[in-house]
Amino acid sequence: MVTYSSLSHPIASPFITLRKSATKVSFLLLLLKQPFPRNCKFVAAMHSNSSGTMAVSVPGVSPQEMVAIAQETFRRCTSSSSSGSSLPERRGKGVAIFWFRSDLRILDNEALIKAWLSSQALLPVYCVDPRLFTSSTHYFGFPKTGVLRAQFLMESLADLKNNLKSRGLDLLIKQGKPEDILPLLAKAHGAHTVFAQKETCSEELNVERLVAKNLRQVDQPLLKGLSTKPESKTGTKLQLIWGGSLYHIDDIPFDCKCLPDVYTQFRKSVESKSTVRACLKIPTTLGPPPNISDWGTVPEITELGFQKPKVEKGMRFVGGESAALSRLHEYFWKKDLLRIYKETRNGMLGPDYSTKFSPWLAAGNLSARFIYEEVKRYEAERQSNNSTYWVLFELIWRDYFRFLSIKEGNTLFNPGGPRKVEVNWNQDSILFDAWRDGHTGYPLIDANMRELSTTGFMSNRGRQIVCSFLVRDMGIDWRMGAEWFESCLLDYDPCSNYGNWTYGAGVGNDPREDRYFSIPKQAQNYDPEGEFVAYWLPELRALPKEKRNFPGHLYIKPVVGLKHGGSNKTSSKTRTAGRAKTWK
Ligand SMILES: Cc1cc2nc3c(=O)[nH]c(=O)nc-3n(C[C@H](O)[C@H](O)[C@H](O)COP(=O)(O)OP(=O)(O)OC[C@H]3O[C@@H](n4cnc5c(N)ncnc54)[C@H](O)[C@@H]3O)c2cc1C
Repeated sequence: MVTYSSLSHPIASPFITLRKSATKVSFLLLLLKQPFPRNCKFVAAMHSNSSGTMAVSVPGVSPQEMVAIAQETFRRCTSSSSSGSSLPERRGKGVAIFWFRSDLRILDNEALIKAWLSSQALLPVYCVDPRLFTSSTHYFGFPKTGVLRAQFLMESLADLKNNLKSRGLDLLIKQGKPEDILPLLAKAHGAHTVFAQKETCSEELNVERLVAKNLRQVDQPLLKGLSTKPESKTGTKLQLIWGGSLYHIDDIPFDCKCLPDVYTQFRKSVESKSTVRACLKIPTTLGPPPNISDWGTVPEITELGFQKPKVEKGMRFVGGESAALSRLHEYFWKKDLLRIYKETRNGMLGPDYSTKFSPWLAAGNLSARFIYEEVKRYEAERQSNNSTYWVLFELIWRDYFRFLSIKEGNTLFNPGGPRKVEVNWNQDSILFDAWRDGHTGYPLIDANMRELSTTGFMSNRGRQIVCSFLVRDMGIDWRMGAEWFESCLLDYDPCSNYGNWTYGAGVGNDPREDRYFSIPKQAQNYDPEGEFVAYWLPELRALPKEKRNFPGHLYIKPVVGLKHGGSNKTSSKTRTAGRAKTWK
């Protein structure tokens, strides 16, 4: 039976803090001494399924605990609290609209705070854009948003609505395109400005352009008298504000157009020349809201054209800021896993080998600067080591891809990538389908791909391996892989996804590395006992551990041979980008 190593104790009070030296064993003993809180139920953090494997929820805490953790964090981060730097006084006039995009949180949301400060009444709105849910990916026609990400988003909205309500506001939910909805709302409420977070990739930029254009045409008689500038008497402004990255775009020592092509150069420069800004505090109240008779409800997933999904295996991520803050609390403070992140981060199985922050970061449920502050707090209260630094190192990768998307523009989505490499990519649908469905005959590839379609998540190690296999061993067009990821990933964001894919396919901006991942080597290093593959491919469970990754005729026949280091030496049919060498 495969069990994930650490069980989130369902009856634990969320605020039990481990002492510095506490081990897992003493932690469990500590928990057992706790009286059962009356209102806490046993939570199905781990469910047995018919094949005897375990599914683990992330975070493994109850909804009540999640809310309690979020409320406690909000309390600490409220402007008037003694620990927090306070916000300027609210001196704004009239109504402002806040258009939520991929920043679905209230904590450290700069654009939200600016909208609040600039108004007497704030109208927060989310547009359920049909283009996200009914259209397809650009070239290869996969669903633009897979069901699991759609569900994660709806959960995020429900949580946001609750959190706004607890601060004297609400979230207006409208179905339709932002460029249609926002001007109507601006007109109806006489809003002087629509505030939103700035995005960087072409689809989002296009929506921004349309919104700005349509807002300019709003006839705003209600605005007269609010401003001394004659030009603002008609039309509503769109004000886009940078957010979401660890380092603010104004603080990095480069113009994005001149960003270094090599990550290390970027990282060293920002680390030595830039500082991370402090998180913005939340005001005690965000109200009053404008007069709204119907705030709308979060659509059911079935209303968006999906069937209700069921994650029966692997990790089930819960969308929303409360879940995000609970996961951080769990990973850093309750389970004390930050201490060993660098040693475990290349794992593939279970909830604990890495932070799993990415789905919440992508939806904007979690602020990178808040993670930074929590790392610093952990370093001050517990310990500072390579692991605590390495989480920040990885967040700088995220920043890098975000800034890079400004430099590279649409070349990020072109077959030759930013370097305009000329490759005659293969688009063989039989090979691609075998990869997508997890039927390649290589357990390590198949297990990772099945995890992706079942849960919407795959480890970073897994992503690098399946990317290398698709591109270098199969010779398939990397964009097919990138679009499949775009469809399935809970944490999909265009900058990180296409940045990593172009990088892995050898068409990215950094030409120095040729990233061939040898499957036998990866299996030996990262799944030596075949636990990961046996978890996702139950038919391998009966095999001796050392055979699970190398089952020979006991498993599907490999659909292609490996270019390097495999037992089957047939080379792949097509040329891939760059010279291949075995990597890591
Ligand atoms: C082919 C490919 C596609 C990818 N697509 C995405 C994507 O669409 N969205 C996404 O968020 N990440 C993407 N990644 C990066 C990375 O795999 C995930 O961020 C990571 O696996 C998420 O797990 P975690 O939160 O536990 O990460 P941790 O190891 O705990 O890292 C902490 C955080 O650092 C950031 N991070 C870590 N590695 C990277 C990286 N290589 N690039 C950018 N940010 C990073 C993430 O925000 C992550 O949450 C991709 C990687 C590859 C190789």
